[in-house]
Amino acid sequence: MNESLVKSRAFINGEWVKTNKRFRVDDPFSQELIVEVSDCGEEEANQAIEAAHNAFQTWSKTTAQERSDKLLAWYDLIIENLDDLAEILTTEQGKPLKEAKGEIQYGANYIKWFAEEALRIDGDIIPSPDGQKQIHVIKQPVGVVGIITPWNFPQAMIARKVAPALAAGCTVVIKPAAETPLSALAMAELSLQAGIPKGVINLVPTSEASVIGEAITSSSKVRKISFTGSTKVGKILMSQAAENVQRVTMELGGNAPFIVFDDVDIDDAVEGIMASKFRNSGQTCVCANRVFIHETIYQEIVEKLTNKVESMKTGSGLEDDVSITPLINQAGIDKVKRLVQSAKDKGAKVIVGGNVSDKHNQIYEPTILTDVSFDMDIACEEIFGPVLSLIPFSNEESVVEQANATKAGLAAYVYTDDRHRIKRLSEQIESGMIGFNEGIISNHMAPFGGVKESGMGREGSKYGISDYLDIKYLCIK
Ligand SMILES: NC(=O)C1=CN([C@@H]2O[C@H](COP(=O)(O)OP(=O)(O)OC[C@H]3O[C@@H](n4cnc5c(N)ncnc54)[C@H](OP(=O)(O)O)[C@@H]3O)[C@@H](O)[C@H]2O)C=CC1
Ligand SMILES: O=C(O)CCCC(=O)O
Repeated sequence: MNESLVKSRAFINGEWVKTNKRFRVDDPFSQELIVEVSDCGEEEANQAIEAAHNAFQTWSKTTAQERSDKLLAWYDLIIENLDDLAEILTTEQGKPLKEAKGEIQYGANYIKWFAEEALRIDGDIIPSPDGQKQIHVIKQPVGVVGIITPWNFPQAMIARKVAPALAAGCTVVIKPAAETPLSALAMAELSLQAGIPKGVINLVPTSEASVIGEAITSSSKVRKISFTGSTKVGKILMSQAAENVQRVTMELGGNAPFIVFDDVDIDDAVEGIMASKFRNSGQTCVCANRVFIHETIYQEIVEKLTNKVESMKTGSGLEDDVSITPLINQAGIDKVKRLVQSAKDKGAKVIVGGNVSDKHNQIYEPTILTDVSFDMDIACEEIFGPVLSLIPFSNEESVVEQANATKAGLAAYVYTDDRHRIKRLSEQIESGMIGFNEGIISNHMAPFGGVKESGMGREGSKYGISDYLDIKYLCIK
């Protein structure tokens, strides 16, 4: 690991700041200490907000070209250091190194994309009703943005929020997840090297998330909150943000249905299920959570999935050819154990796996459950682990109803060869994103986000910058 990128202090106003308290960051595979990191409290959060507020006065007045150039310099440095960043990510988060490299490139793509979008923050001129005035529309950065991110994509979730914020002319205060602050701190170091001015990016690691959350939401200097994480915490932050009427972007939990109709290429559908379910050992908000398979092809798909799942290798993310690695922490393991046990108690059958690995107490074996039904918690909650829940269905109408019978509405997947059905379901399924005949849908050029309790706002794509901009109407006579 490149030690010069392993930072352990808070990053405030372009300085590495030591705090009195520190907290442990452990490797989820070795379960050993990687490093102790500065533990920020209210005081550091307020310093970071002040620094971001001061930096906003100048950063918001830079030209779009200047902001674009700085973001591109940051992108170049991330790509130059991709292997080292990936190793840091795997060490603190656990995912296979190949996936970590994919995440660093994925996150970097958002930075390059928004460096380009910075140049396209266009206004409008609208005809007036009486022809006597000009209606002009300009766009301005919203101000200081508070960013709170989860541990499952410790680099990409930060990049996806910071890049549009900076491109728009905003400055940021980031609170990374306690389990994974190192990827975030390494990104901050590279932003310094890229010449992004002091105070534009501030980073406050903490073991007391709610203290930082309250400092950010109670400050009238912070004009927007962008959060990715659980729906439970999203609701808390939304209610806190109401106090100062801060804008919110919320990327919250999912419960993705994955529907396979009987007119598909079965091997293609099996590949799609595997890719969607087992990315990051099942710890993504867009993972297939409930797999609905048409009853006529159910048995064949169960057999093909069984062959694939049985051959998956478990171990350290740093080993070659490993696909299932430790879950983030003991709470993650406990949640998967509870969901599988209660499904079994209600009649689900374990076809493969179903236990914590006997080689490692934080790895859950890749698992297939059949005979899953809707009264089971596993069909209602985000599993966040490598467990496939399979449910047979008989007709389109009932499966759409079942797919929509959840408060979540983030991602959905449909495998079918029928173009009329694709048209119908694209309107009927209640989710922000649908993969038709595709199990991996995330990329920087597409609008990522949910409906219902999965949140609001869109990240990435040409839409992703608008959450960071205010529209101002000028009536000119
Ligand atoms: N939609 C998604 O992308 C994600 C969904 N989840 C879902 O949530 C479940 C639990 O995961 P968990 O890590 O606990 O997710 P959380 O929502 O608790 O964590 C996400 C982020 O929010 C922070 N946070 C937690 N509480 C507060 C608060 N009161 N104020 C401000 N920030 C706060 C966390 O900090 P800290 O790390 O210090 O606790 C972390 O940075 C998972 O099993 C999964 O179902 C989890 C992660 C991502
Ligand atoms: O799981 C999440 O927290 C969202 C990121 C996943 C992705 O971008 O595909």
